[in-house]
Amino acid sequence: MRKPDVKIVLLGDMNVGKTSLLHRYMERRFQESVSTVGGAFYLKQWRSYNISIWDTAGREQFHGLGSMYCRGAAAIILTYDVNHLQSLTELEDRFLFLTDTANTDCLFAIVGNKIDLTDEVNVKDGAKDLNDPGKTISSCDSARAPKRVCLDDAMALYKKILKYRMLDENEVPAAEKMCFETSAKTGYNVDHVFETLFDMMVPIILRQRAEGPSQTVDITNYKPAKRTQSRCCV
Ligand SMILES: Nc1nc2c(ncn2[C@@H]2O[C@H](COP(=O)(O)OP(=O)(O)OP(=O)(O)O)[C@@H](O)[C@H]2O)c(=O)[nH]1
Ligand SMILES: [Mg+2]
Repeated sequence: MRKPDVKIVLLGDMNVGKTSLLHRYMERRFQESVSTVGGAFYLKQWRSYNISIWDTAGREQFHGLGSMYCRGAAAIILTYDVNHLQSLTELEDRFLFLTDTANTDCLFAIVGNKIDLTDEVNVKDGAKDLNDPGKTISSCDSARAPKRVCLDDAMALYKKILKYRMLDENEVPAAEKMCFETSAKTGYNVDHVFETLFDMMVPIILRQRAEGPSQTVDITNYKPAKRTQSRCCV
């Protein structure tokens, strides 16, 4: 087995659905998951590339491991629950600094999961406000959807990330391309998130291959050298 060409890491608060998203993508199904302990990794063969995808634990007690998992990451998926604004704010407050160990050209995607739980009966984008028929309700400004996190908030976070990482907005993918809403339950948009990132990582992989083998030791092909007889120094 070849070693992974690049690494993607999922970060975010507990219960936002990181494991479920990864499961949906890799296993093509949704199943009840248990809260992750430490972290887990999957290997995805995509075209001729090997991509490792790391699932991390959102629970506070495992927080310290986050920066270790992000080391050398080519892309990070910051995940929140669209029904809990706090899970988006946590990304900035608690998770962003963990990405300091990622590659300098690391790509960032922001994913709002559990979109299937938003109340589409009461609140529909584009519906008319009954109190003011001239006004169109958006799911973000309606008082009837107090918890629904607006995609604009995710895009604002994306811009803060670029500032934090001192990246030029003109040299990285635009916020509109990197902020997604998904449902691990229905599968909505899940493939699109992963495959958009994979596509964007191809130039990184090709550049790395052109630069030659990395300094990382590939233990899958490691054969211990024959031991030479040690001499006593007396
Ligand atoms: N309705 C709905 N439920 C979801 C979705 N994604 C995850 N869940 C549920 O949310 C709960 C938490 O999902 P996990 O995937 O374990 O969350 P996590 O982010 O991996 O949590 P930690 O491992 O603790 O960090 C589980 O009960 C899932 O079944 C979704 O898209 N829609
Ligand atoms: Mg998990």
